Amino acid sequence: DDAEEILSAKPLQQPEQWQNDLVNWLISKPNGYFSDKVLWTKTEMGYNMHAAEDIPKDTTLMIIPQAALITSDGTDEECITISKMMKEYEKGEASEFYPYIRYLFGGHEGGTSTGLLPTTWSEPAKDLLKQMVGTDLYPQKFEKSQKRILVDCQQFIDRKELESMSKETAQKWQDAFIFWVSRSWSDKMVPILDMINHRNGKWLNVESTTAHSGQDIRVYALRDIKKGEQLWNTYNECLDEDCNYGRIKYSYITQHILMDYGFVEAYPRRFIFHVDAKGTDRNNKQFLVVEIDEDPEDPTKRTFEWHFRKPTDAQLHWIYNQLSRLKDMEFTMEEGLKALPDGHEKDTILAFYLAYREAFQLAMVHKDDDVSDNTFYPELPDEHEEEHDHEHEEEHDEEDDEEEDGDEL
Ligand SMILES: C[S@@+](CC[C@H](N)C(=O)[O-])C[C@H]1O[C@@H](n2cnc3c(N)ncnc32)[C@H](O)[C@@H]1O
Repeated sequence: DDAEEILSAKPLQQPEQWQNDLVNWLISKPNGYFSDKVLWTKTEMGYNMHAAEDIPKDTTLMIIPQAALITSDGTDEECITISKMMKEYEKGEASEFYPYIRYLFGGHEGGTSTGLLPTTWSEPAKDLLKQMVGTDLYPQKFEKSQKRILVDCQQFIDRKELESMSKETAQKWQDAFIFWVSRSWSDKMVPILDMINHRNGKWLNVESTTAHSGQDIRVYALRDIKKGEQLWNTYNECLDEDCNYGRIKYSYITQHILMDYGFVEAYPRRFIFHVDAKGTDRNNKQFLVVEIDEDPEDPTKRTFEWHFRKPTDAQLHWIYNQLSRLKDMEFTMEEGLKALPDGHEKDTILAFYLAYREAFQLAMVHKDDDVSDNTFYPELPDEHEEEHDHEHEEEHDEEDDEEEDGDEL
């Protein structure tokens, strides 16, 4: 039904020239492949892809050869990936990555650039988000966590270049950093696979082999996909080493996706309530993790689950207080939103406010429910048991000392 709705609402878009160029570039590389069962589309989420016909489970949708990736040359140093993007940008049409670089830096509407992530929002928008989260909700101190790319990566930039850099070039570095945050697979930029948007739950329909094996990346149908269905990847239910073999699912959630990708995910959503059993300590890691989804029987209704543990009385008290605080600030939110121009910042803050309110509201309604049976927290493969468990978050939120720790859930 979803598929039919999408089809009738929006005719599948014929590729634009730059999309054709990008696909032609991909398939010109040894092993490069792009299925003719996939069509590009543009939605309010920027560019994306749809199934042009029914696609059976396991069908290969794309193969992205290693030669098409922009990497850190095995160093795991994002500054190298970012400076390589800049070098390719500066080469213009002579770049071997030109069709990809042209898309990234092209300022396409809906693409990912400065202005998308909360750290790069306007001051009034950041202020409103700060007011909304108050002292207790994540993200905290987010306005300070914007990486100063030219400072942090200075050892990777030619000194002369740095000294005489124009404002425009400095901005391109900042943009390249945002591309890395919102599109990379760890240290690697993966063209075309990075055009697929995120949604978990029953929507998720695309999977791929890892970018880190040195092999070409095979992108395939995770399940049967109906004609017209949007292709959905997952940004936090990935199963490879970057995602700690599936474990980041409960520690890198809706609030982090907002910070790193600039959108409030649709259902299912998971929230972490940063409050310990005594209701006071935000550094103790015994937090609450909740999941909200559409009710399969009636999509206008919601399901709610407690993962790992149920709230103590003190935690419930905290939830009640947060809900009251958010309700009480409705007028402030309305006024704050009115003062922002229509567009991404305004829509996103409102969506986040409503999402948090709903999460607290449902937590109160379901306060006596048992802990979920559906929590899926995979064992680490033997050889990785000793590894630290929250590399992924550290990578994205280095300066956020409020970050929760996956292995202490
Ligand atoms: C890896 S890119 C995906 C391709 C992107 N839509 C484009 O036009 O280039 C990630 C960005 O896509 C958008 N996006 C992905 N999934 C989304 C979703 N479920 N809802 C809204 N925006 C989404 C966000 O802007 C995010 O930062």
